[in-house]
Amino acid sequence: MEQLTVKTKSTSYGVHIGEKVYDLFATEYKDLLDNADKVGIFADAAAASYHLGKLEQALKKAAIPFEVHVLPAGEDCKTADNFFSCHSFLLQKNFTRQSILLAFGGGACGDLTGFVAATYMRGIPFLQCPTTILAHDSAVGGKTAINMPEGKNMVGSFHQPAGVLFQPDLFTTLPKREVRSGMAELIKHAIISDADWTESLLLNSDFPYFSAEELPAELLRGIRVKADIVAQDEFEHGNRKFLNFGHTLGHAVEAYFGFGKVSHGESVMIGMAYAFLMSEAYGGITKEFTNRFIRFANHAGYPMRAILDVEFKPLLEFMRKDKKVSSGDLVFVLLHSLGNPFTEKVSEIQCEQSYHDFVSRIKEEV
Ligand SMILES: NC(=O)c1ccc[n+]([C@@H]2O[C@H](COP(=O)([O-])OP(=O)(O)OC[C@H]3O[C@@H](n4cnc5c(N)ncnc54)[C@H](O)[C@@H]3O)[C@@H](O)[C@H]2O)c1
Ligand SMILES: O=C(O)C(=O)C[C@@H](O)[C@H](O)[C@H](O)COP(=O)(O)O
Ligand SMILES: [Zn+2]
Repeated sequence: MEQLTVKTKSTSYGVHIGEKVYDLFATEYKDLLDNADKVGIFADAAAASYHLGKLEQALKKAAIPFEVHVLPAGEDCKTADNFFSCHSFLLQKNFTRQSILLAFGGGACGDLTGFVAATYMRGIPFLQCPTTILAHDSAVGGKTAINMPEGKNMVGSFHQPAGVLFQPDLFTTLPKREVRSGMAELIKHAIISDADWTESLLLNSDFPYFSAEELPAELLRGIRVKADIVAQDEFEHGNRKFLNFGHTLGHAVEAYFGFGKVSHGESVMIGMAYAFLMSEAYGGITKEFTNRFIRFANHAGYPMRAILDVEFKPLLEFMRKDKKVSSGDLVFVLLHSLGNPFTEKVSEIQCEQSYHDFVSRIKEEV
């Protein structure tokens, strides 16, 4: 089993990846769970249909009673209606301030469960038991949220989990599209931290390009990048913004198409390509690199052409609500070079010009 500890000013917790990770319910997490008066599993419907039995079996083996609440699969669970349904479930089942939640699903389920945990009776603990590759990012760092029609993750909180238990054999049932989507955040972690690692990831656009044996160490590498940043800047006053590379346009694309239509990872890949193009003017990225990245993404199956018929205006409306906006200015994460990110205010006129260049570039390259 691979593991690391995430340390912030107020808390610290373990991230564990490996086949026997749920055995930790009977050891490292036994006291936490025994001290809770109730344990509630919030499970993504698809993840539950394939794998919930494994989690249930492990909890039973550790003699920990629990109740299960199945959530709509994927992004559909991150709605205000569902958020309040979850609270109603907890109230009707008599959960208290001494209760604990377990999120069993991808990033959507983890974000929703974390936000319910952050707000139920003003806050109860929760564990992340992620079931997607992308969740190597979402399960760590304590950002929780639901979406609003006006934008992505618009209502949420920072609420760190009490632990993250990753069992990679759950990935075997992920559709190829979700493998690809998850790899986008790994590529992001490489881009903001390490040029050689990025280049090695861009060598092969055939997914999945890690074997089941290799993947845990690679995900842990991504988690380490995130954990180091979160340790310095838990509440995103400074360099935590680097973890948002590709997300300014990415979140706008997700909201524009309707949450869940173009997935988070796919949208972030489009947003990262746009940020590379902007970095040609503001940072040190070359046109050749951006073009290579666009071709790589397209060849890997990310829907780079999805934005070809999308006007800039509606995307701008969403980007104006981005959480990095500062005194009315859009703020982008850009790159001096691979591994060297910085933040930059970019005028709306410049964003629009770059967007038109971006659309032309995609037309030329793919
Ligand atoms: N909090 C954060 O720091 C953070 C970071 C990155 C992403 N996110 C959020 O995470 C979400 C994206 O996460 P995601 O990519 O995991 O998507 P997801 O949670 O929507 O899951 C993707 C799809 O896979 C299905 N699924 C889950 N596990 C499965 C399994 N083992 N086998 C088969 N199918 C399975 C789901 O039902 C869903 O249809 C977005 O809402 C994004 O905003 C949050
Ligand atoms: O942990 C972070 O910080 C991130 O920005 C990670 C992102 O991958 C993630 O998608 C996050 O939910 C985006 O946050 P938001 O603040 O832009 O909603
Ligand atoms: Zn993300």
